[in-house]
Amino acid sequence: MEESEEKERGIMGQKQEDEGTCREKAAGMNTQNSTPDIEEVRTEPEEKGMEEGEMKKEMEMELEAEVKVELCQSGPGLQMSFIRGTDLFGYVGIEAVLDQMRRKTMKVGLEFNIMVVGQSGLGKSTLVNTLFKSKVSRKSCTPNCEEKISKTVKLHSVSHVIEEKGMKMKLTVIDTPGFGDQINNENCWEPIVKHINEQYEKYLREELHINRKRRIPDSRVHCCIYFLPATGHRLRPIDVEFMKRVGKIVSIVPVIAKADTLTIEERQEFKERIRQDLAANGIRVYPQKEYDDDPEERILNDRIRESIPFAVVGTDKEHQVNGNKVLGRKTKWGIIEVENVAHCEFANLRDLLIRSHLQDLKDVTHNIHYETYRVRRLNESNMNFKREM
Ligand SMILES: Nc1nc2c(ncn2[C@@H]2O[C@H](COP(=O)(O)OP(=O)(O)OP(=O)(O)O)[C@@H](O)[C@H]2O)c(=O)[nH]1
Repeated sequence: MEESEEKERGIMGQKQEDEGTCREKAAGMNTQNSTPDIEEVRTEPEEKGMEEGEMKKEMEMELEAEVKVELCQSGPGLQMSFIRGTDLFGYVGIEAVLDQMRRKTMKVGLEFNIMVVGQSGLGKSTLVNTLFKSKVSRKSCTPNCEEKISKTVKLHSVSHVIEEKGMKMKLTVIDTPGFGDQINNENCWEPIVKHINEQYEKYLREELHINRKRRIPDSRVHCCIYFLPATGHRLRPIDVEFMKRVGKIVSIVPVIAKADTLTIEERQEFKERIRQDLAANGIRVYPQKEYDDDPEERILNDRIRESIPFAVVGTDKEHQVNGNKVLGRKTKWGIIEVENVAHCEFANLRDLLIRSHLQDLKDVTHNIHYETYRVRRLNESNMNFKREM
């Protein structure tokens, strides 16, 4: 067997064992007393004295047909076995469930709620418009909105339905005008924390109803883009405080705003300093290491973690470059192409938020952040109930 193949099988075997353990845990089994029996059935070659090449081929075929049966027994009458796709006698059609899921998702559509936080003028509205290639920001929807700086942080949500190739997405952009704009910015994260928790509370109340809706409307914040000014220095106290507090309840993706104002060296050094500050302050940003599902995901996410925070440029203008229309910022010295990875890291951000990790952001929101909130709230209610008795 090739070494890489062996490794792959090793990982699969480990995954199967893990899955077995998870299943046991889910079924409330005692894992100490019911260690799964792993039975490997290999067929010995019948014919002796074969040509070496034939033997090798035969052995390869046998290894393909290797049947791994994992038996998990606990209590009377429960027996489970795991049979791999290569061991089936013919096509069953299990993988067609992917098409079913695709059709269903297309019919129902998906909801995605994204929050933008950062001082006024850092390019929040421009960036969300660039991300979704449409006018989805607060400013675009309320063109006559007050331009003067608000004295408090006010949250403002706008929703749109975006459709692409038959797939509908209800996108909600939550803007936070006023954040970080005062001389004294003490506790300016509080209205944001309150809003995030209120959405969890709304969802929890819907879940606890006796007659539940078939689909609970989801207003929970799936991702928060945090805009860092391109100063080239380090994280400021307000950045540390915000990300420390809010990173515990929502997935934060920090970005360096208006990165076209930094040279390549300045950008690299700034990114490095920010990564050091994030680590030194124990700030958890998305994607978090502890939520990587498997080694493959870890490799992919490590690459993302190494280049966070993305240095981005936003625009809502198109220009002609070599006969093609490109999104860019025209300067005296040339056009900064927003989607060109040689110019900035906007494409990396777009890929993370939309093309590769959108569903994961929703899963982390539901399975980690909302779950933590739910457990805490139900424990509190339980304790209050006991005290009243
Ligand atoms: N150089 C540069 N300018 C940008 C970039 N993105 C936006 N701008 C400009 O910065 C100004 C403010 O951009 P907005 O998107 O309105 O900023 P904002 O953060 O939404 O502002 P508020 O709504 O006041 O909080 C506009 O003139 C934009 O054209 C960028 O990446 N680079």
